[in-house]
Amino acid sequence: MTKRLQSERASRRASANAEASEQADSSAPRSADADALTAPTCPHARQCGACQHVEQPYDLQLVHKDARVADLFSGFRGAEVRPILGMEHPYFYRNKVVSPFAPGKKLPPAPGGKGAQAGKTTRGERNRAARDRRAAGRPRHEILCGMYAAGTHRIVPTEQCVVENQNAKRVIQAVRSLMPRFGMEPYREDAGSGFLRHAVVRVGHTSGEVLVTLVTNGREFPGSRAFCRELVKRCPFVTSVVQNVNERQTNVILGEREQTLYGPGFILDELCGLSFRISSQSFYQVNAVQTEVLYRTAVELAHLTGIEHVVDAYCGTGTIGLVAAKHGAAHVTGVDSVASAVRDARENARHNGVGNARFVAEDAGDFMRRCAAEGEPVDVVLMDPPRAGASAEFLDALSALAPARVVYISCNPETQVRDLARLRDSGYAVRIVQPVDMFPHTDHIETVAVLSRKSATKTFIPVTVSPKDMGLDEAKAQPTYENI
Ligand SMILES: C[S@@+](CC[C@H](N)C(=O)[O-])C[C@H]1O[C@@H](n2cnc3c(N)ncnc32)[C@H](O)[C@@H]1O
Repeated sequence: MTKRLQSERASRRASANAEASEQADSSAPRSADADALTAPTCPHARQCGACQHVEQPYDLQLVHKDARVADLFSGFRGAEVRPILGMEHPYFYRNKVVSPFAPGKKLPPAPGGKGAQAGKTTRGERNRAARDRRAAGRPRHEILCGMYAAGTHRIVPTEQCVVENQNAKRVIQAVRSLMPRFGMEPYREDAGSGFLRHAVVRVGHTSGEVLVTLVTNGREFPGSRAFCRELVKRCPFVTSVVQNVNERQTNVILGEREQTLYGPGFILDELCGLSFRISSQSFYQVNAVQTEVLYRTAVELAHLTGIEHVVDAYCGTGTIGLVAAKHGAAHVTGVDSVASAVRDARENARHNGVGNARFVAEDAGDFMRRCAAEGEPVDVVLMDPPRAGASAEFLDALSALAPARVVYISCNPETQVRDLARLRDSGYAVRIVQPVDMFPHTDHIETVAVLSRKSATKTFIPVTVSPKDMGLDEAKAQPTYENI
């Protein structure tokens, strides 16, 4: 991109961002985190692999993201690639914090176990004594938590982080400091031994509710109640604790079995004037401020007029679809393959009083194929697939369904460009690309692309042509096809 183009885009971005943050800010009270007006510096920038550009001024990060998007989408002739919508305060925005636990340096052995001493009669005392016995004589290690160094599974203990929600960070530190007292060994990845693998903390941006998911290597969790009590004492903002059991030797963080240890097992949060229920397994965007910008942009670009049947494909907990159902869709059908996310989506529709949305638990490709086979009329498809993008089956069924507009939201523009090319080959044109900065300081870019059918937008430009222009000065002469 030339310098002139860069500065032109920067000034367009500034006015678009001011408009977007005005809209986002008016609906959500600003948290203390967001009020950190000065740019904090990250003490772990060189070791931690999470934020590749944290040492670069934020404005410059946006210029680079603009250039990358312009380059990636340059193959779609006629598409309007808009400047990225950035954040006003791009710090402490991550409302989901995940930390692994692992043993660090060896420590001197603990004092000998006291055993089940006479007089220990309450359940709590017996549990404590059992924990002491388990810990006695075992080599002790420092417990590490934090982020992985780039491209490795080596933990960088990140005591401070400039992108993570600070309450979530406090929870991670509190869990670590409670572990020895409750005999909870950190997980050893190489041996598949130890107990606590990860803690996943989710914070409701507007509600402030906090869900802590403890991922354990095994179901037995003696003293779990006392652990929760102690955790809540240290972090009173924690509203729910869930134990997730994952005994497989895998990089996948969550296992399938779960039990709620404290509170309702989910949190509520508000987005675009709707309230959403978030459980440990359901997908929920990590940057709530920018999620509002993203959803508003997607729904605006869908141009809903009150008569459209909208499909929200890869709907998660139904967030985008429910915003569309509230803002102009006649009816919304959401589809996601994760049954618990669909349960949450139905519950979200119910408690928000949205009656014009239904949700289906099914593979999105299968669902689209079925709709195409049954001749279901669909006017607009909103789609937000995972990083890998959509399957060829999904895209082909989408083309067969032939909605007038497709709004494709993606957290991986590379796979999005691949999928858009397939849709272009089957009769769609990319009209607008709007990037949104959901992940400041990192390489990641979120993009919303709007497509419509090529044939649907044949435009007729009125042109006045006089006989003189056609070289037919003699008005009497009848123009022939050749003349014209
Ligand atoms: C990027 S998330 C989007 C969720 C939602 N639109 C949101 O903004 O919260 C992708 C979603 O795709 C779902 N998913 C992944 N593969 C799928 C498939 N083959 N069929 C249907 N849903 C799928 C995941 O469960 C996840 O909820």
